[in-house]
Amino acid sequence: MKFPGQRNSKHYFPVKSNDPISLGIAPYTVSQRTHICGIDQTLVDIEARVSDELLERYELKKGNSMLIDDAKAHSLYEELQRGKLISSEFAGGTIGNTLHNYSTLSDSRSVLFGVMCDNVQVGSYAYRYLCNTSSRVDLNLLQPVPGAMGRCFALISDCGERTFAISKGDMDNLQPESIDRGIIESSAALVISAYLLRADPAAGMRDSVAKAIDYAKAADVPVVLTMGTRFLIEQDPQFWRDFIKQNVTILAMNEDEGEALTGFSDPLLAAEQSLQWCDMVLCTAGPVGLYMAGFCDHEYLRNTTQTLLPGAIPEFNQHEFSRPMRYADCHKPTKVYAHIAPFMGGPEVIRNTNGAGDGALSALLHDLAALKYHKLNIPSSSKHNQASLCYSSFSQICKYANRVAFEVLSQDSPRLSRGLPEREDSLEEVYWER
Ligand SMILES: Nc1ncnc2c1ncn2[C@@H]1O[C@H](COP(=O)(O)OP(=O)(O)OP(=O)(O)O)[C@@H](O)[C@H]1O
Ligand SMILES: Nc1nc2c(ncn2[C@@H]2O[C@H](CO)[C@@H](O)[C@H]2O)c(=O)[nH]1
Repeated sequence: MKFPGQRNSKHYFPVKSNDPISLGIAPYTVSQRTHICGIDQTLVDIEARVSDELLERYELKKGNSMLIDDAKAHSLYEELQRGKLISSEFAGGTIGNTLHNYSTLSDSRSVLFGVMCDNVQVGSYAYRYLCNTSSRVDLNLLQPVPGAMGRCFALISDCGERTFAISKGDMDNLQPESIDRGIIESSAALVISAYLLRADPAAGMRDSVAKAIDYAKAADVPVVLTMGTRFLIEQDPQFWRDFIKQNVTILAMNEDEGEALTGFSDPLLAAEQSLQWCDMVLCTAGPVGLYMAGFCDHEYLRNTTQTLLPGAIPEFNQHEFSRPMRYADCHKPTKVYAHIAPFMGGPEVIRNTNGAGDGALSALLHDLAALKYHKLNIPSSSKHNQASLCYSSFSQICKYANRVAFEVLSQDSPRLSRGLPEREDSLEEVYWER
């Protein structure tokens, strides 16, 4: 596994605990690995630039992700093709993207649960999905289905806003038997999205998600939920609050989803409120950057050396150098917050922001998995005296997540085609010295 954040290997394995002489043992070799796993509706994104008039004609609400029937999907596809409006057809799906980006960044394995056409023709959507997914994403557990792949029309408006129209095919037909207990139990995290729960209860997806969550909870594996779209949350915020409280360790959302969930439009307050239901929150806020909130035991709090920031919670970043912990692992839980403005002010040109939030989440997952990797290989390290959720501090994870979101925006694709530049040995330097 590559080092997350401040990617400089000499800091990775604390030299003290890895020194064969001081430990009195033979040179140490890294042998244990870990992975993260996720469940998704396997979807191919059909990206096109469209007018507001087209969205209205197809009764699509701007910014939303809506299910459309086969007839509508057919005429929409025809119209986009006729107008030569399609710019790309590429593997998508919010968790598929997140796992792909995690594997690209960390150079490590992730496992995807979902469906795949049992008869894959060269050039078909299923074929594209497989070709456009990192070889580090393990697709061996995908459940074969006889029907079509899901398609996601990703319609980009002139203002950069994206609207999704989903033609679901067989994407929700994942059966609980396809969820492998051992893979979940041994993983560093289980990642799911709110989209999965809008599947028809008869289709199998909801039961599969419930089963995977049960396995994860029983094995103390963090469950990570990403919200998808505010329209989904607005329909029944109380359902989502209860769902998060019962099942979720880490919540990822943007400020609109945060408002739908909590009623607070300020992302810091939305994140703070969400801490009554989960252990840690990543809240992205477009051009405002991103916020993180979570807990740390009073004993392990570390003060920032950066400027204290004003906000709805004054000087909220005071302890941002602390490492995140689960609420239940703290004797004296203290809320910790961090914020970061967009990396380098954001790329010069942003064609659309599709997938930037998922990119930020994959960086957080990399940091989380790095802790498990480190613990498996150097359990005696002083790092593990503290029962933390992540390898790095809130502040450091913010930097890394923000850097990755920038990369998604500048590569103009929700799936990174390459990781971060190798020469960025130290994130610290790349941040401030350009
Ligand atoms: N206009 C912008 N200028 C600069 N940076 C931006 C801009 N929009 C997004 N970003 C960067 O991308 C991150 C995530 O953006 P955003 O909040 O738009 O995600 P999102 O709405 O969850 O996206 P998606 O759901 O498509 O993954 C931000 O925290 C910021 O770092
Ligand atoms: N799994 C899933 N992904 C979606 C849905 N709607 C949009 N997305 C994905 O969200 C990604 C951007 O975050 C795009 O690549 C889309 O494929 C949905 O209903 N389900």
